Amino acid sequence: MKRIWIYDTTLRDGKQAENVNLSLTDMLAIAKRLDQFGVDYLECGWPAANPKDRSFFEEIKKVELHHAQIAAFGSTRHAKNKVQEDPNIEALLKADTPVVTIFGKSWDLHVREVFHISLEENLKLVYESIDYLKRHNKQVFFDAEHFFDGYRSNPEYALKVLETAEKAGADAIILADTNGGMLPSMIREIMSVVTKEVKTHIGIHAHNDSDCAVANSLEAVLAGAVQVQGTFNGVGERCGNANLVSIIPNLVLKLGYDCGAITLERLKQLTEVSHYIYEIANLSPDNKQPYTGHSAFAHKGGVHVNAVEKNPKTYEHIDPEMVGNRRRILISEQSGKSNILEKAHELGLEIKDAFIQPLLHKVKEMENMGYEFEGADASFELLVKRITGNFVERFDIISFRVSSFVKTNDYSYVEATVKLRVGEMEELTVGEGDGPVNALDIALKKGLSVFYPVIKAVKLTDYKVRILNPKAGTAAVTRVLVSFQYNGYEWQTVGVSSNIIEASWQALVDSMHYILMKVEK
Ligand SMILES: CC(=O)SCCNC(=O)CCNC(=O)[C@H](O)C(C)(C)COP(=O)(O)OP(=O)(O)OC[C@H]1O[C@@H](n2cnc3c(N)ncnc32)[C@H](O)[C@@H]1OP(=O)(O)O
Ligand SMILES: CC(=O)C(=O)O
Repeated sequence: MKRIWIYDTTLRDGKQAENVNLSLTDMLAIAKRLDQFGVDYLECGWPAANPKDRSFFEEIKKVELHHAQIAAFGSTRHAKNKVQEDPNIEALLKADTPVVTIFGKSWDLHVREVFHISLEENLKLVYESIDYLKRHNKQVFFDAEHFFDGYRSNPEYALKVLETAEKAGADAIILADTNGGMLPSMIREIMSVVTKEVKTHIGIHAHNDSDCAVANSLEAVLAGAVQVQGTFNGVGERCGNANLVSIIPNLVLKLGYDCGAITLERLKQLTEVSHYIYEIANLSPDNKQPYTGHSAFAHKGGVHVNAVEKNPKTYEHIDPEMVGNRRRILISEQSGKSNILEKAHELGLEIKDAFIQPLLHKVKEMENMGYEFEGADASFELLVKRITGNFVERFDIISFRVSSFVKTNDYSYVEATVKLRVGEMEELTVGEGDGPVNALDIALKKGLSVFYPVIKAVKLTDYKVRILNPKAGTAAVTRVLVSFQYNGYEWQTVGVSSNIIEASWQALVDSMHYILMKVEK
């Protein structure tokens, strides 16, 4: 099995993404997690660029890493500086890392129009910078910035830059598709030339501007590259970097490469690691993300669910557990009876044959009205209980009212009253909230807590509103999805109405029914 080295630049190129801002603590947390996962190299910042990156290199020395080697990133020397006096090169040495990665120009356009120096002079920057770092006992990786564009513009010169880096002693030469515009066929063609000319280890660093970064990285590997650079979840400058979360399982599971410490067993952590990084970076996970996304193994079409039940291979490219993900069955108007049965099975519910058709009919009818059960398992479970006659009413709502909007000089609030019945007892409560739904939530929980103290610990964690027919203006139908939490357990319910308060109320009440049913069980 051929070895491919995984080089992560989430903490350098990833931080160049528009919405990614990581604190020093975040950076350390990500570095530790990626090391545990088994990534070979962690490029962790540009020490000459800012004090946070410099501090990182100080702090990471105190951490006992299991596997990863830390790389400091920077550029070749500036044309106006001698290499031994260049502040960027000096900062790279001060970072005191085993690996230093420097990028240099390999596109004549950049040399002429950005550096305003001769092509020969640029070769000197490349040679002297690598040579100097090598003489300081660094493992040096040379990123040939814009290599593929450079090759298409002036192949002789682009190859000359690589030859110079090789002569200077670079330990690996990384070909960068910096503008991210290449297509796999272009990478294949250019790689076939480079591999004949360059004997040093070759790496690939692809950006995603033509949405081909993963494919381009794989092409490069198939053509002979042994190092793949990328980021977790594909974060990076502009449209991002090659997504290691896709590249790693493609290399290991599809192409049979050896990614060192990322064994088949470790690969089972992939979904968790991907989500961990989203969380630390304060980004919403991409549900559609291949391999690790919430929807990556979610089956919605009835035909799919029916077949997956017979053999998961029919609609799954791998077993989701290989990357720590799981199969999900969605309930919607696209469902057949297989969806209903599978979903019920997943939720641990038993449905007698006689109830399947009425349940399917009801789901389709409700979805037509605007309900959506895909994101509201708790509402689906309550529906099953109601249709199969297994629902126990733990409370009845007698009435509810959003009564007044109160504005004082200092603040404003909304009052709501809820009258409910538990057994023979009635309770009337008032809630004050920032808005009508907040006031209703408070009043409802206050009333229920009298009979069911657990309700005090139930917290609303998310509230989503979607207008279903915006052309109807203020009379439009609204779908509300709420998420609640109790002791770390989370569930979602849905409500639909042309009155946003009514839709929210349905979802709130169902959520309370749901948790009381679960707690009792
Ligand atoms: C392809 C990549 O993604 S490379 C990584 C890009 N990442 C970043 O730029 C993030 C961190 N960058 C920074 O903090 C700053 O840009 C710094 C500290 C590096 C430089 O800041 P400044 O000295 O103020 O320069 P500024 O950012 O305006 O311009 C970049 C300079 O680097 C030079 N430069 C660009 N690439 C290279 C290179 N490979 N080797 C040497 N110099 C280079 C440019 O020519 C320019 O210098 P000039 O104005 O004399 O022509
Ligand atoms: C080095 C780098 O980040 C690039 O060329 O895209």
